[in-house]
Amino acid sequence: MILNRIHLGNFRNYETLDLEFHPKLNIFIGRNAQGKTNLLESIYFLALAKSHRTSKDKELIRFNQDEAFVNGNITTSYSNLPLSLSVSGKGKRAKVNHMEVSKLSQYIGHLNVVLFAPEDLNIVKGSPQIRRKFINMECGQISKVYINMLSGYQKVLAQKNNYLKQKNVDRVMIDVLNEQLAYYASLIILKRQQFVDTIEKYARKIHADISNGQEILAVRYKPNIKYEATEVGALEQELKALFQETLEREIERGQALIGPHRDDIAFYINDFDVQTYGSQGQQRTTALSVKLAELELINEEIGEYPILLLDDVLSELDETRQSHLLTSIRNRVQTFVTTTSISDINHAIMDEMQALGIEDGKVKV
Ligand SMILES: Nc1ncnc2c1ncn2[C@@H]1O[C@H](COP(=O)(O)OP(=O)(O)OP(=O)(O)O)[C@@H](O)[C@H]1O
Repeated sequence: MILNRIHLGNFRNYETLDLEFHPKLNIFIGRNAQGKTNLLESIYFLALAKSHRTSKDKELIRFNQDEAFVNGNITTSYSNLPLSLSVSGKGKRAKVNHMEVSKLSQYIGHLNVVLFAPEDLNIVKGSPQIRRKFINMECGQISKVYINMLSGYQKVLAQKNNYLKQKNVDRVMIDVLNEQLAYYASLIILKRQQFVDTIEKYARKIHADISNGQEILAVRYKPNIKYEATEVGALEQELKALFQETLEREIERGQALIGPHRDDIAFYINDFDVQTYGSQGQQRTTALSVKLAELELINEEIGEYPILLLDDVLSELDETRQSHLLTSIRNRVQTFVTTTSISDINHAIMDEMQALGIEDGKVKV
């Protein structure tokens, strides 16, 4: 999938911008606060009709203006498609192939993106909650069943926690809820396990490429419940028994103590735990490899690579890692990278890319 061009109007600090992109690698270079991330954000917005930085669309509109728009043209292996999205005080309007769509769900999905932003380091460094959010987002993108199971699980879990907080706990009710939880949890756990195995397969290869074969990455699912079953029915029965065993402790504590709401993932390089022992560069390479594995998952799913947005990743990688990163992806995936300095860029790839200088919301080719 290629984003051929973009046209912005009153988007963040861009009054107007009309740009053609290189099919392989586009690098946005500029000092701090010039509009590099804003430009990546406009591409992300064009793809997903939301920003990765704010939930308030109003912030995307240039100061003192009423409306912002982003238009783009994409080429996939089977089509050439104009997309257009605008945001104003009245909300968002989206067009696919010049035709307005009534629901954003009809718009999203035409342009697929994977974004790596500095915050993504938290997939490795942050709390288990951040990793659960990551795994839920990723599994949800691949499987609608997963989204339904997760939302069912969360609803029943909230009910169970309410019952557990009451003075006289209704054990019959808790039993009924535990049965439902065991059903949802068994599917969630097996999907997560499958997802982590697939991510590991791809991330391991990517990590080895970026680290020039020096580091072997392992990604491990750390379910909160120890289980043996490998298929849904058997796991459901195992979980029911475990929920029963834990009931007295849960009543004592007034909350649900076991289940996928307490799962985690762990990352290892050459067998040491990256979160505890990894250097900044190793943690960043790990987070990056895991995110880049998403490119392969999406390609598996839709038969086409998404485009890749890399916000400020080069500065924390040494030259070898930078060059392995850029050379390994650019032949498969159209990539957009922000950086503050041209010296960050490997000279071997200079002739197969477009470097764009960004200054105060304007672009110099
Ligand atoms: N709605 C808006 N209207 C006008 N200008 C805006 C708006 N939102 C942000 N800006 C301006 O955009 C600039 C920040 O741009 P951006 O976040 O893209 O920086 P950057 O070039 O990626 O910098 P860094 O290297 O520091 O990450 C700031 O000067 C900010 O004032």
